[in-house]
Amino acid sequence: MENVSIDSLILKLHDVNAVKFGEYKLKSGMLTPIYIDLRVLVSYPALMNQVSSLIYQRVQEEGLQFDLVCGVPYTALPLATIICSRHELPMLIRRKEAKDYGTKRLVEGSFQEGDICLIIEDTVTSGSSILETAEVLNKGGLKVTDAVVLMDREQGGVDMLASQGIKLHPIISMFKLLNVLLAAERIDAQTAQNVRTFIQDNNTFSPKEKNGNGVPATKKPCMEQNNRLSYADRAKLPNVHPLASKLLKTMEEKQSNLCVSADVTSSEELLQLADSLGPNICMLKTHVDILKDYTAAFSQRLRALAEKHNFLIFEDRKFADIGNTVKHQYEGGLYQISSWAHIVNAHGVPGPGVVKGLSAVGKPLGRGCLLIAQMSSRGSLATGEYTKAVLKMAEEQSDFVIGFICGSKITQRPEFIHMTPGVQMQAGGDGLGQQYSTPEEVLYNKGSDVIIVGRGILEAPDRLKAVESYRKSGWEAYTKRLGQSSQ
Ligand SMILES: O=c1ccn([C@@H]2O[C@H](COP(=O)(O)O)[C@@H](O)[C@H]2O)c(=O)[nH]1
Repeated sequence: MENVSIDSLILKLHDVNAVKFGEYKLKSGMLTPIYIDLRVLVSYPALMNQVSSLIYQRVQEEGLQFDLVCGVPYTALPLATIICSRHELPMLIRRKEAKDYGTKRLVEGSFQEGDICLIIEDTVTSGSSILETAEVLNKGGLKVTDAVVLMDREQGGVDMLASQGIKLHPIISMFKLLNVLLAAERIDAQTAQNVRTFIQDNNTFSPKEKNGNGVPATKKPCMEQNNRLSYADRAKLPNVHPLASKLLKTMEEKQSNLCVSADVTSSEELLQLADSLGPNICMLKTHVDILKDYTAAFSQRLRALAEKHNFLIFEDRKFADIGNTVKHQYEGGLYQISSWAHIVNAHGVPGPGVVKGLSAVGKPLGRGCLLIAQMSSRGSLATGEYTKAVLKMAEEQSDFVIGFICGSKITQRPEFIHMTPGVQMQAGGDGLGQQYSTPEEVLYNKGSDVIIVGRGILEAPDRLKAVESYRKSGWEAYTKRLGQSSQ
């Protein structure tokens, strides 16, 4: 199979006019400044072969299990045919209209009731075409769990299909496409920005306003998208990491989206904090290297308290080295972090190897990792393209990365958890660069999921009162976002 780079494919797609800029109408009637027209591919056999190879490569990388393949008519039909013919996979054809003679079948081909059918699609906007095909296949007795698409316009298709139990595996995202075309000077910065703004403002998925097909009827501003999916519903999504699912369930059960940052320097004080604040929190964050008296017994006692009060332990170690080094730092040394912390975090600076190294240790133990996509400190360099690259890194290793440290929601994918530090009841700063936002700002306006509070609680005259007040405030902001009252 030829080795196809996504960047070079994007440029070839642009060469053959499969990517057009201007004003075009989508299937939904929406006007768009970018149009992806992969129907032209049939006229370029080499390109057809490259796209088919990429799709099959993705199927293999994801280890997808299926009995048959079906391409969404019409553009993906020849792609599915090439893949199935090359790899001798059984294929089905979905008819758009039943014949009025003969078998009158809507699905052509041989299959057994309960067979799993993988769907292949060329471009996704809302995901409605994949869903329509899945519904026809379902009616015929087939199951659909996964779909692979060449081009995701990132307008809510992933979330909509996830809400219907179908995991979508996109190969090229709209943001990737724009970045490659911009870097190659095929488009200017203004055009790229216009398209980004359009995509951000025109997410088509709103779980509460689905029509009969489970397809959203109206456009919603970006911030209101799957923010209206409850923690409990997200915990049940098919593609959510087990640890993220446990956290989301705990948050719902304890009505708490509060993580306390236990930045104290004595083990005994930290354990007392964990015991007294434990009932009110979903997570306790530690900086184990600031403890002056760390012992292995401390971490065992902390684990016992986490069990007792049902919270997760997040060691804010911020790994930032090559894979091999972080493996040792995570597993060994004085702290043996992987043996007691459910969650750790890492910077994206070293590239994907940092996650690979951590994952080699943490994944077999069922641990999870947060990537630092943004920081709360003034002048942070983790912004813009860097944040996007971190998101991509997370998407590529979502079997270990469960979410982000960030100031606001950076992806509409509901399986990822957004956690925000720099939270106090009053906006402001600490004189050393830390910047504070309120729970309402972070959870309601910025769409994050978990507030991380340190000194707002630790320096309060009554820590117990303060923790309850942050818990309540965080929960109210979340329920407001869901459109419910917390009463
Ligand atoms: O961007 C970041 C990343 C991590 N932190 C950590 O969170 C707490 C915040 O403590 P406060 O007392 O609430 O300011 C602290 O442990 C930081 O290391 C962050 O603040 N910003």
